[in-house]
Amino acid sequence: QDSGSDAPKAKHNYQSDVARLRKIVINSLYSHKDIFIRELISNANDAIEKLRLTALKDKSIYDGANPLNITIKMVKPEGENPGRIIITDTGIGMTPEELTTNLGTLAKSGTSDFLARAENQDAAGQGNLIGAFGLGFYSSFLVADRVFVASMPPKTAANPEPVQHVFSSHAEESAFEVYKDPRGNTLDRGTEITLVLKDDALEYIDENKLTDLVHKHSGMSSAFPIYLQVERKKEVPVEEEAKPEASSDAEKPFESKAEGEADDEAIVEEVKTDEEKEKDAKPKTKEITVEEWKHLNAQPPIWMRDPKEVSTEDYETFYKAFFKQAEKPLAWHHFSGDSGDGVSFRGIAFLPAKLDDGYWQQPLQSVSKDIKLMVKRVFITSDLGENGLPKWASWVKVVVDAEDLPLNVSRETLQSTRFLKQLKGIIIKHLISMFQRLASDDKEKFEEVEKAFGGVLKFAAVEDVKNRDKLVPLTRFTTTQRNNTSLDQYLENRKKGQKQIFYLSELAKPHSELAKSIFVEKLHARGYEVLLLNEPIDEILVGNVRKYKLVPFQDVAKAGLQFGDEDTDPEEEKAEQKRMEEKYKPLMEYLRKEAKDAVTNVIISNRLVTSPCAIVADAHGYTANVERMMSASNGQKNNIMHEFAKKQKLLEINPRSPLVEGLLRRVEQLPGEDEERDIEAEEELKEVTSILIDGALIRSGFEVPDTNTFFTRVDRVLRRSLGVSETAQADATVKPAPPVDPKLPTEEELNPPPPPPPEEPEDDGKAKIVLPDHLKDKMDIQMEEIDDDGNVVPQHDEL
Ligand SMILES: Nc1ncnc2c1ncn2[C@@H]1O[C@H](COP(=O)(O)OP(=O)(O)OP(=O)(O)O)[C@@H](O)[C@H]1O
Repeated sequence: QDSGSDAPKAKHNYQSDVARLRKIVINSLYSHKDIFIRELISNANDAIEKLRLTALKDKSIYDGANPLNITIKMVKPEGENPGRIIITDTGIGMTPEELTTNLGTLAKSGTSDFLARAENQDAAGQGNLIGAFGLGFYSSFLVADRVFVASMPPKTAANPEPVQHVFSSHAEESAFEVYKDPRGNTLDRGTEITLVLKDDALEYIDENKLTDLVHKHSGMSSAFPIYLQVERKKEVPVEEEAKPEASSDAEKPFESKAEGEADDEAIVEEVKTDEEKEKDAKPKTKEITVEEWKHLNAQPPIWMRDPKEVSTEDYETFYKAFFKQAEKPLAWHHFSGDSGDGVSFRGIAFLPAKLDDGYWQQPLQSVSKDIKLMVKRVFITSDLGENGLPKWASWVKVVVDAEDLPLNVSRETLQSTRFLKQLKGIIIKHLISMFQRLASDDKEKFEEVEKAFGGVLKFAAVEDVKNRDKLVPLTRFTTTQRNNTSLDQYLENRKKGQKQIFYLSELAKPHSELAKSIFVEKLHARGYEVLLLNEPIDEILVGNVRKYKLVPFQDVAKAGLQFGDEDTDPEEEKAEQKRMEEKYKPLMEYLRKEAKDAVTNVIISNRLVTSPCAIVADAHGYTANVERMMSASNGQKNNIMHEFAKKQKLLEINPRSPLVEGLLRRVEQLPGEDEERDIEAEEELKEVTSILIDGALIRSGFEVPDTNTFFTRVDRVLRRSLGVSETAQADATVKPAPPVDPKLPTEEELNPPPPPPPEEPEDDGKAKIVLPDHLKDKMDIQMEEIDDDGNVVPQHDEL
């Protein structure tokens, strides 16, 4: 197929992206040479799959008569002839136009992304990228100087007399050629890729090496048989010498053929001894070399095997090759079952290492790309159409093989089978089983899973109402006492009488800060556990689920907090509570008047320990968190309900706070109606009160209505405490700007030239120490003078 003939050749330049990709392959990916076999087998597998799927619609393309397989031949270098590896498939093949476009241009979406990323990475980084993107056909150039692709498309009505063509390309050249194969139509149908190996790739001409590579990367992922041509020594009776050796393996696609004339046959010398004379009766034998086809993927694919016999490494390598992933999967679940109406299936669900970047930005109806439905090992479709997985599970990578569907089921007819409708439920069921198993048997792994998919599990619990009972127990939370807490663990830690699951929620606030919130101070001090929520999905989850095992969630920033042990308070405590209410009555009345714009009521708090006061939302009001979210959405402005909800707040005061006690004393000192008023003292008290209320708003996460007024008041209180005049103004005189100048500034005015460098003292040829400018006036270093003989010249003080 080389240029020996006069056949006209079409010369084409590679598309620029291909040229860039080939450059990376040839120059940088040296240490990833092995992948060429995986990539070429994957292409061969795809080509056969394509033939099979096309033949479902057009029987004339393939009638099932000749075998569908992939074969690999090794040719050792000999004299002028270089070493070669030849990979042939009996797939869909390519016309000359397809050879040009498929192999000379990059149609793959994502390739430019690959190139952009690969060009900015070192070889190791590029190596990782290969897993994610695949290099496809171009990986040939990792091992080959020259590549020939001979291809023969099937006979079709449009192309009744196909002609075999060759695509040929040299690693060093930026162009490729496509021409009629000078050898004629040697392929019945399909593609034959001849890799003319580089000298440093001759190691691949090795049965064991190729066998291992195919086993490792492709053996389990191709449904079609992969054969390697190997040489075997055989003893044959001398009279059979002339006959070719027939294959004993029924599955072999080719006849094995005897090789070698008399001179390369090793004849077994028969040494006749007396004892062996008897054996003379036996026919004479000799050793000959025969070529055999070794079936490299005779083992069933990984999903069909007994999970006990599949190693972790097998699962990981299979996952990377089959789903084209760079990273190992985080976990997997190997399952089997029966659909209930006669379709039995086996499959594996894999949890990827992480969610795709942008998962949360994708629309809710994003489709899962990696559900591979096979029938009896043969790939049928990845498109489950309207029966696709819900968004929460769209990232899972699954292979499912249905035993009892007809092989000729096409993607279209499949849509109407019941099995496809059931498949979604089957996958979700096994996915949830995997999470449950990890959560109960492998806590460490589940923590990893939680890190990567914790948000997804919460999202699932909201979205998948049918499975909610199974999904909610899989969610994990940070609490005031620990991390990674399940709701079951929370309930186990519930205190006697506690009838609520306490939570505090503030978007994007770190857990450590939430834990210091005034809303949890008493709960925490008393030993109650509080869930700390800071992701939007957390709040959506508790808002939708509302209860866990009948116990309702309680936002601790809202009114209605009950510890649940109030009944057991000793009598004297209840009496004390009553006394406090009595004692603080005047302050509460005063505050109700003063704080009427901010809150609807003032009450004595049962949630505070050290803080003087807090603002809590009542049952119909917004917590600070919700208020912030609602205010951020424009639609809510001027909405009456929104304004109403914003006002539904209570001021809680802590009677044990010295500040509140102090305030009470001052309120009690206010003159009665018929007594003489001290206006200044009243104003001062109002000011302190208003700072206290605004402070409570801020501590509780709300915004103060008027920051300017708030700080002016704070300033005044500061002045008083520092003994500075409250009315004295700062000197506000400033230098006025120069007169208006409408002329546009010149470039020189805008970018004045840099100042000339400071004049260097004239060079006297002597070595000196140069100090940076900022050190010049701080230190002075003198250098000893050295004479021509290298001796230090003694320095003399000037007389
Ligand atoms: N053995 C083959 N038989 C038929 N067509 C082939 C064969 N090998 C490659 N092709 C064609 O060449 C195209 C480019 O191949 P290449 O390996 O570069 O990319 P790909 O297979 O599309 O992507 P990837 O390898 O990442 O799956 C393929 O899409 C296919 O159309």
